This record gives sequence, structure tokens and C-alpha cells, in this order.
Amino acid sequence: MRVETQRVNLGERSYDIHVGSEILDGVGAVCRDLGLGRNAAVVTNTTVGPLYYDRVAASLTTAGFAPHRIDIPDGEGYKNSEILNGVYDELIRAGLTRDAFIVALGGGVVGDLAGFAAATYLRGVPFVQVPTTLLAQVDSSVGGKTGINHPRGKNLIGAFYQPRGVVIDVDTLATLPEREYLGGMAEVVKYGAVLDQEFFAFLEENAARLLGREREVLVRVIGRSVALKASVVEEDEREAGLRAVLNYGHTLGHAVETLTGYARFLHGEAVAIGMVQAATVAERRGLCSEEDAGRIVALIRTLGLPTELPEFPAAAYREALLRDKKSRDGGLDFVLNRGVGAYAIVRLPDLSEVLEICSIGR
Ligand SMILES: NC(=O)c1ccc[n+]([C@@H]2O[C@H](COP(=O)([O-])OP(=O)(O)OC[C@H]3O[C@@H](n4cnc5c(N)ncnc54)[C@H](O)[C@@H]3O)[C@@H](O)[C@H]2O)c1
Ligand SMILES: O=C(O)C(=O)C[C@@H](O)[C@H](O)[C@H](O)COP(=O)(O)O
Ligand SMILES: [Zn+2]
Repeated sequence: MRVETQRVNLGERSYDIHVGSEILDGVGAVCRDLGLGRNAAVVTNTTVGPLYYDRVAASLTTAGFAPHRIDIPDGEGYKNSEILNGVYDELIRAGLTRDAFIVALGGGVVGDLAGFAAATYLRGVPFVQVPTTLLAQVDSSVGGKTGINHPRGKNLIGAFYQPRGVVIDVDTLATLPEREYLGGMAEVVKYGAVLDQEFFAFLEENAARLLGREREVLVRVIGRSVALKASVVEEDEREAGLRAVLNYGHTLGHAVETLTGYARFLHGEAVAIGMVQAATVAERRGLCSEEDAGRIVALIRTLGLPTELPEFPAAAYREALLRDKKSRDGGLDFVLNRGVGAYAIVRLPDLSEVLEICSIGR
């Protein structure tokens, strides 16, 4: 199969995203072409490591690198400062100096945490993303948002730090559990819902093929998703404005994740719930017809994702929402869909409207 390469144009921080089949064995060659130093810390987790570490390590060794394996425990609940400190300990124990680099091999949790370790270890070493979940392939491996959660809120500690390259082997999705695969679909729906009407229609028409994980359709969907994300990041790398569009569904989604202790819903599931609520708010505000809001909800349902907000007191939602990074002065910028395939970022001076429309606290 062909390998498609897309460039993320960010001046001296530009990099390539390679998407294809059987390209895990090419990670070493990509790192060599980037001119990276000899020592590579491969951060992975206790699930992905046993599946894919050996292949990545072999390709690094063949390309002349010395790989060091660092395993973290598996789960969103471990995207925290304690585990991050453990990674620093391992980097120091291995004696890795500034000419070393980090390879993040895994899903978004590994990518975010390893990326933040790379941003901060010795004030910054290069890193390469090798995402192995659908979510990480279409979203978290691209764009340079790295970080960890805080018990009071999602991704509250982090840095913008771009990878030097991204290697996406779609074959790794063959071992991904169904629920995780569907969770990744939520971020795919997000791109269509607010950025690309044609892509949204393609997803509607090809939902069955996507559910069947057909490789051809997956390569196309991953390719379009990263292209859409790259175009947003190129315009607004540090989320001064436009990039907030990638947070569609996340304001309530993050609140749901925090309130449920990162245990009940996957990130993508929480985003799916948040998108349903955002479409409802958009409809009530006259930004979107009932039909278009219905299409968004229907696609989310077809892809087997949840739509119902879990019950918590309004005060709990209010507190969680105000911790959103788009919040200031008691209000927040809320990303809404304008029909299907376009967006509006609306300033909500207080949260009562959202709480009322979403029937929170009733
Ligand atoms: N930085 C960003 O721009 C960005 C974007 C979206 C999401 N995120 C973050 O990403 C995280 C969610 O990422 P995720 O959905 O990838 O979750 P995850 O990293 O927890 O991975 C999901 C599960 O799949 C397993 N897994 C990974 N690859 C596998 C494979 N190929 N085969 C079998 N099992 C595999 C993992 O071990 C884990 O159990 C959240 O923390 C979210 O905040 C970040
Ligand atoms: O890349 C972005 O920008 C995003 O918002 C992508 C989101 O899917 C992702 O979940 C991100 O980590 C959310 O970031 P946050 O700044 O809202 O914590
Ligand atoms: Zn997300």
C-alpha cells in the first residue's frame, strides 16, 4: 500500500505525517532521516509495548539507534504527575542527554504524557509520535498539544510542543478493542461536523464500512482528518482563536471526564456526548436547523457512541466548565456548529444558558 506523507507547515517546527500500512518498521528510517541523536527513549504502555515495541525497537536498531524502553501503566487515570515523574526518573537513570530523543508509541495518553516529558526533560528533547489508536492517529499525535491531567481538571498542565515527525501505521488498529476504536470515531465526526460538510456526508455514507474497519476507507478518513487538523494548527498553533474549533464537544466532554473521575467514559465518548449537547445549543440559538442537529446526533448514534449527559448537580458542572481553558471572567467561549461543516465560537457571559438547554441539574 502507498504511504501518504503530509507536511504540517510551522516554519522551523514543520514536520511530516506519514500514513500507511506496514510502516511501523520504517520508524527507524524516519528518525535517521530527521538526523536525530543515537539514544531513543521509547515510551509506551503495558498493553501496547508487548504488541509493538519489538518491531519499533528493531527498526531503530537497524537504523543505528540505541532504544531504551519505558513502560507506563495503561489508562487515562495514569496521565498524571506521578507517572510523569517516573518517566523523568527513567530518562535520568538511562543517562540520556540532550542529544537523545523520545518516541511515543501508543494512544493519546502515551502521546500526551511522553510529549510533555519531551517538552520539559532537559528543557526539551525532540520527539516522534507513533500513534496506535484511531484517536491518536486522527488527532492527538498532530498539533503539539502535550500534557497531563490534574485531579481538578483535564489537561490542566501542559505545553505546546510539536513532534519532529508522525508515523501512522493503520495496521496497528487491527488489535484495538472495539470501544476504543469507536471512541476515536468521535474526533473524526468532530472534523466533519465543524470543518467539512463533504467529509461529514462521506462519513454518513460510509459508516458501515468504517464500522467494519475497511482499510481503504480508514486510510482516506485518517488522511482527511490529519489534513483538516494540520490546516487549523498551521493557522493558529497556540490556540489564540481558530484552533478552539478543535475543542468542539470538549467543553462539556472534559467536564464529563473530570466529574466521572476519568473512569466511566473514554475521552472520545465524552466528546461524543459534548457534541450532542453542542448541537442542541446551536439549534436553540438558531445557528443550526433541527435537521442538521439531527444528522450530527444520528451519526454519533450510528457509530455506537453515547449521547446522554451523566447526572451531576448543576454546581458540579458549573465548576468543571469554568476550569475549561476557554473560560475567563465567569464565562467561556463555546464552540458551536453552524449547520453541518461550519462553526461559530460564541461567548457565553455566564453558564446558565448552557445548563438550562442541556437540562443540567434538573
Ligand atoms: N493532544 C491532543 O491534541 C489530544 C487530542 C485528542 C485526545 N487527546 C488525549 O488523548 C487521550 C485519549 O487517547 P486514546 O483514546 O488513544 O486513549 P489511550 O491512550 O488510553 O488508548 C486507549 C486504549 O487502547 C490501548 N491501545 C492503544 N493502541 C492499541 C493497539 N494498537 N492495540 C490494542 N490496544 C491499544 C491502550 O493501551 C489503551 O488501553 C486523552 O487523554 C485525551 O485527552 C489529546
Ligand atoms: O488539538 C487541539 O487543539 C484539540 O483541542 C484537540 C482535542 O481533541 C484534544 O482533546 C485536546 O487535548 C484538548 O485540549 P484542551 O486544550 O482543551 O485540553
Ligand atoms: Zn479530544
